[in-house]
Amino acid sequence: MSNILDKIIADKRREVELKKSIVPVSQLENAVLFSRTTTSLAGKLKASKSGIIAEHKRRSPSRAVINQALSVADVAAGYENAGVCGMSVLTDGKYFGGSLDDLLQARAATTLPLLRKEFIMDEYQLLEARAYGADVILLIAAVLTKEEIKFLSGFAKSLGLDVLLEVHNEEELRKSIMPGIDMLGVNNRNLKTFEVSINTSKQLSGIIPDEFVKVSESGISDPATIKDLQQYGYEGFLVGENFMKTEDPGRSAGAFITDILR
Ligand SMILES: O=P(O)(O)OC[C@@H](O)[C@@H](O)c1c[nH]c2ccccc12
Repeated sequence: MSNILDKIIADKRREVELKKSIVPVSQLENAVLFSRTTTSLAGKLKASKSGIIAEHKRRSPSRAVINQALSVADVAAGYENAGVCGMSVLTDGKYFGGSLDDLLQARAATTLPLLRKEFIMDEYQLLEARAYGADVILLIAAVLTKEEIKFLSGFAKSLGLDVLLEVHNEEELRKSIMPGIDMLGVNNRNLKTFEVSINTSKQLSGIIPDEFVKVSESGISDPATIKDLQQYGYEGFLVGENFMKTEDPGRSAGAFITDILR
């Protein structure tokens, strides 16, 4: 067990098994939100000139306190007001201080497409995502086999969910190129070392086929970086800490977007 990602995944497997024994699939499928009409984040990104996906994140393994003071509902309303394309909600509790209840509260406060930001390895988590109001799910190539990516993305599509597949190197990218993936996210933060480099997005951009919406994730704190990455074909930008570390994330996102569009 050498790195944080391995640790998170090991914990997550136990967590999912426990939840399966407590909340049956039928209960998820009967949730009011389970059959709501979802909104495509990929579609929103393609139609936008700024492409911001703004994240709700209280803390992370690389930063013990980002923001513990705000209500998810207020953050969601603020992001919507700012003109972002979608919102990402961390639902992992142990490492990020999030929950499925956060997703539910965000759902109640906004019509934005919502990304369930989670370490997904089991179809049960996709049913949860649907039941708690998500429109999009994240799959992390570093922790999944090609077969798992194929199965989980297919299952997500059958539920009407968009799929954002996250990679951070060429090997992960090559194994992840398949139909059923809507967006390819390049994580600038190496989840094993926490090092951030925008160059990761630039380097991988050339080998992402055109049919996927390109998303750059993590470590983005300057509107100039967005304009730079747009030259490399990126249409989506996942921004967390830069907004969440401020008192009013919605206002920060609004000013950021105004700057991009200037
Ligand atoms: O706060 P940042 O550096 O703007 O990053 C946001 C987002 O990209 C990051 O939280 C993230 C990207 N991929 C993940 C996978 C799991 C948990 C978190 C993440």
